[in-house]
Amino acid sequence: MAEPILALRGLSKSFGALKATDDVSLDLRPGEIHALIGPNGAGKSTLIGQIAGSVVPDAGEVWLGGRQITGLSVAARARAGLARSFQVSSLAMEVSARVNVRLAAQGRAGGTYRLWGSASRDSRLAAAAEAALARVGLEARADIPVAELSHGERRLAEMACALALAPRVFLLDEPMAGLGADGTARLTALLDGLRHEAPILLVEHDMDAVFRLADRISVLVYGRVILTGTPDEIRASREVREAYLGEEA
Ligand SMILES: Nc1ncnc2c1ncn2[C@@H]1O[C@H](COP(=O)(O)OP(=O)(O)OP(=O)(O)O)[C@@H](O)[C@H]1O
Repeated sequence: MAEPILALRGLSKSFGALKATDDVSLDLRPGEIHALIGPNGAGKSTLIGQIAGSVVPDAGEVWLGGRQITGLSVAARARAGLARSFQVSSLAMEVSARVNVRLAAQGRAGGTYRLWGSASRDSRLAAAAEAALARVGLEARADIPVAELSHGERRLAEMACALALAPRVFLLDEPMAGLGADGTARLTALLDGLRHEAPILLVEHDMDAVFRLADRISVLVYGRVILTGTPDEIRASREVREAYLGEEA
C-alpha cells in the first residue's frame, strides 16, 4: 500500500473537561479523497486546526511526506505543502480573482511582495496563476472584483488560490456550505479531478457529495474516530448509522 502523504497519530485536544479530539489517528494516501464526517461538535474543525497548525494539540503528531510537522507554524506548514481553505473566506474582496491568485502564487514563491521580481520569475508566477484559474473554470470572470462574484465563484477562486500553491495536500473544511445545486455540482466535478494532483482531506456535511467523492470515510463522534472505511463499509455499519447517519444512510 502506498505510503501516506499525511499521517495523524494520536491527536488529542481538550478544552477544559471537553475532549474535542481524543487520540485521533488517520492517513491520507496519494490520489485519494478521505472524507471526515460526524455530527455537529464532533471535533472536525478542531482536528483540521491541529493539522493546519492553528490549534496546538495536547498530544499526538502530524506527519507530512515522512516529515514531522507538529511543531511548525501555520505559515511553515503552508510552505511545506498544506493548503487549507474554506469556511472563512481568505480572499481580498476589492480586487479580482486574478490578482488574488497571483498573490497566492507569489506568496508561495517568495513570501512577501517584491518590487523587483525577475522577469522570468514573474512570468512563471503569472503562468501558474493562469493555469489555476483555467483549472477551476474562472478565466472569463477573472478580472471582476471578487466582491461582485457569486458565492460559488468565490469558492472556485479560493480553490484557484489553493491550487496556485501547488500543495501536497488539500485540507477542505465544508467547501459545499452555502452553495446551490449548480455550485455544488461544479465544485464536486473539480474536486473529483483534483485528487490526482494532491490528495484531499474533506470535512463536509453534504452527504451526497461525500458519498459521491470519497475513496474512504472516517466517522468522528465525540472526538473519536469510530470507523474508517469505504463508502460501502460506512453505509453498512450499524454503529455509524446509529451514531450519525440515521435515516440518511
Ligand atoms: N476554542 C474553543 N474553546 C472551547 N471549546 C471549543 C473551542 N473550539 C471548539 N470547542 C468545542 O469543541 C467541540 C468540537 O468542536 P468542533 O468545532 O471541532 O466540532 P465540529 O465537528 O467541527 O462541529 P461542526 O460540524 O458544527 O462544525 C465542540 O463542543 C466545541 O464547542
